[in-house]
Amino acid sequence: MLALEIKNLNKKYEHFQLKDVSFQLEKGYIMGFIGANGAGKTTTIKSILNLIRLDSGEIRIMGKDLIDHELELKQEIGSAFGDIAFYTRSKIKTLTKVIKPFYRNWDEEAYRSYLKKFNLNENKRISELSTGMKVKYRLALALSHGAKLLILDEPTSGLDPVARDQLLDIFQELVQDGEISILFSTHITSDLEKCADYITYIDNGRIINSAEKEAFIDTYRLVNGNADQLNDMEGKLIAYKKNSFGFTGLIHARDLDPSWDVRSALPSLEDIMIYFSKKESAYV
Ligand SMILES: Nc1ncnc2c1ncn2[C@@H]1O[C@H](COP(=O)(O)OP(=O)(O)OP(=O)(O)O)[C@@H](O)[C@H]1O
Repeated sequence: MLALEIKNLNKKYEHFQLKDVSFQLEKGYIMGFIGANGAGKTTTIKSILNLIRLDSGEIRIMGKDLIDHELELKQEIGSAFGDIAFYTRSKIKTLTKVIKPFYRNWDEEAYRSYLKKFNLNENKRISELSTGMKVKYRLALALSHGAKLLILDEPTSGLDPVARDQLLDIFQELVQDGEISILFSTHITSDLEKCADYITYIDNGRIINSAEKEAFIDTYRLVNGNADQLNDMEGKLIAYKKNSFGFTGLIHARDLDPSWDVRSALPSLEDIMIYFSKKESAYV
């Protein structure tokens, strides 16, 4: 079953456009949503949460149309935006009291157990929480109202490596029984290496690739060659950097011609992001 299905989203701002954004997330898996600053990740995530009006497109969550079943689906979605300001002077317990009546499936017992699991003290004020604790508090809220799809905008940004690792472990634990699915945006490719099952890559409002992680990486090759070889293959490279030996570049695996006789290897996710950020718009 699909937890999330996004079809042909279009949204035009004055200087930016989401163009036919489509991808899908299978239930019980983690998808990393990556792209450079300003690529359209937050705009896509806001669309999934129905926080912005789309020009066109369709969003289905757990098989149901978001617009037709908005109230019902809001119970099933847990979200966390990196920088939404909470009522920072309130204590956790005060804020929870305000939030929980909005959710008919609120499970107090689950909430207590998540507070304990995440080491959150209810008497702490929001302003006293570290960035990682704030993310955990949002997760505790989402999980306590039975959210099955977690949509998280840069949940690991601002966390130190230990806190980040801990959060990624929590993500993996949450999807283990196949009921919960997670879509999270990030700039940090090591997050993806550690815990994403699928990767969706957005560039300038368009989805470049959305696939299972290994298949995603296998779409590309990192190649090294000399100046003559660069002449032969330049038109096919997504982007390249010149160096004292010749060049290193990124190419679609399907475009790699054996007669070029260049050295090639699987790229890292970081290589893929770096070369795409260098590419000319003509060839993707
Ligand atoms: N309400 C708005 N009105 C006009 N333009 C907007 C609006 N919201 C976002 N944009 C523009 O849309 C583009 C995409 O922004 P978005 O926040 O989706 O990118 P992002 O991939 O999340 O970037 P980042 O990694 O920096 O958070 C940006 O150029 C931004 O300026």
